[in-house]
Amino acid sequence: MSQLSLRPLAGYKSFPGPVVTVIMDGVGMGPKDESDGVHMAYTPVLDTLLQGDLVCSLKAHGKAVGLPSDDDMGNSEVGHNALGAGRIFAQGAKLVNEALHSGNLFQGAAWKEVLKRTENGGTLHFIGMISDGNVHSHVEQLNILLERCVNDQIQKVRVHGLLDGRDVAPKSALKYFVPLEEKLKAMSQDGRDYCMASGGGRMNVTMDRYEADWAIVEKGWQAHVLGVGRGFASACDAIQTYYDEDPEMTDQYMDSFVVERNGTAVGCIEDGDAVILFNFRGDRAIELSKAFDDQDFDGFDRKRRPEVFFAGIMQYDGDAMVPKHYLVEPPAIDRTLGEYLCSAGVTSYAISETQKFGHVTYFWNGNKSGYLDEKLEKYVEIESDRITFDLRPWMKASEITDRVIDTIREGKYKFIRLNYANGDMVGHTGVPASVRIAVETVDLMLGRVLPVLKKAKGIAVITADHGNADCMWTEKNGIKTAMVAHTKNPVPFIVKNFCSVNDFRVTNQTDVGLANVAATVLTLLGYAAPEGYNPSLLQIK
Ligand SMILES: O=C(O)[C@H](O)COP(=O)(O)O
Ligand SMILES: [Mn+2]
Ligand SMILES: [Mn+2]
Repeated sequence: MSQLSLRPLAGYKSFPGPVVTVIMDGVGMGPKDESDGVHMAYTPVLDTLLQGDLVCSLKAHGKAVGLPSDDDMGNSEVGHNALGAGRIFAQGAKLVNEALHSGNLFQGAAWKEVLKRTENGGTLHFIGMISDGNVHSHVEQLNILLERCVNDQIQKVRVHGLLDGRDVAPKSALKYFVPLEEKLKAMSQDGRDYCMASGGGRMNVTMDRYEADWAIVEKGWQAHVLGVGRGFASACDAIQTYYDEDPEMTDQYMDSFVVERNGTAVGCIEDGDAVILFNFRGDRAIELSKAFDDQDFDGFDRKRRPEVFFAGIMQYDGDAMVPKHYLVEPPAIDRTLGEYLCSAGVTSYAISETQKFGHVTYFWNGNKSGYLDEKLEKYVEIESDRITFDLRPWMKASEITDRVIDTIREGKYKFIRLNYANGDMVGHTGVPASVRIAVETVDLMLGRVLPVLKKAKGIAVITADHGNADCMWTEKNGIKTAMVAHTKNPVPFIVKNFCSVNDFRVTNQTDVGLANVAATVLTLLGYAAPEGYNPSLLQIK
């Protein structure tokens, strides 16, 4: 780590308690109607906090968090990156677009190795999510890659496609899979053989994160690599059959499938092949990358590990070098808040449950795993339930709160950050009764943390990384459709100062977003914003 230094803030006086930053994942500021799960929930604590004087709203989507356009909703990766880095970095979605459109992606060593493999008779496999959600992937990027395969005369291509239904409408898979299968068919001429090979719903197949449940990746490995899973004539046939068999089935939870011809899987991954994982976001791409890359591996029994050239469209973890090969340089997120605090000797404590643990550590620290300075930091993960969270909307919020309360009382850590997953994880299920309980749970938790923080004479910072619970459904012609994705709504930003030694006021800037939070935390801790950081939202009166 480079030596960074922070400049003390003039007129600031030290105070006894910690600064506690609470990220209410997926709790945005919605339209305040019946579709708004945050509005519909009973939230006396939050309501009172919002009446305070150190309150504003923050942009948490689009360009304010480094996404290509303001049509892009926010997400946890870009949200926590912005919170932890204090600046806006061009993110994966944008970087991959640029590399594809400029053609730079095809000039690098990884694409050249792909060409070498395919010239020697290997098949090129694409694995990734087929939607335009633009959170983990974008189908348009796959289309450009496929067109290049035709131009580069690659003979055999297989696509292993994961259904989304979480960043897009719950049952929208055919909207993406039908044209994709048609495209692959149209490309299959002049000796080319391109088709779908396997797939499944992202929450059941392949896209686990933070090692919450390796069995999900194992299911994907079986379908994509080994060709093991229920067989169908095409991906669309599989999807339609699963819909017909269970009208309640939504895309994200669909079982795996394998495309077969004459009873044989069309796209097992074999020695000599090349594999590109075209999801650009890291959290749900790391486990599959390790399954391909790692010699020593204990996630599950791979049965067979083919000798392939495996590349991510990006590198998902620069420090751990996962994966070893990649097509686009990830955003170079440097000089994060965590690094500055460590250089200044400030102690930090980060906690969440498994589903969001990497958000407050890996994403927060600019997509770096592990401690920045083990002597000054403590990271705590509470194991998440393995269940769809509409069935247990309180999740592990109480357990997180218990630990935070103990930590505040212990007085060892000056900066505490935590993420309550409820608003987001339950928001993604689209079950209104559960979403309300999720938001009410978060409110109850705030009601437990704040009195303890008051006694410790600390300061609370309460915000969110993007919206989700603030829109539970959309309505068209009187028909309601569950809205399971994130929203583009702003998020609340609240500072509750329980210690009177410093008096702060809101700076009243326009156009503020998540990237202004890091400098604000530094103000509360008594430091000026480092060069290039988006300005603090507060100043000392
Ligand atoms: O990965 C997911 O669960 C969704 O695509 C996005 O949710 P997150 O950005 O809140 O993690
Ligand atoms: Mn989130
Ligand atoms: Mn989410």
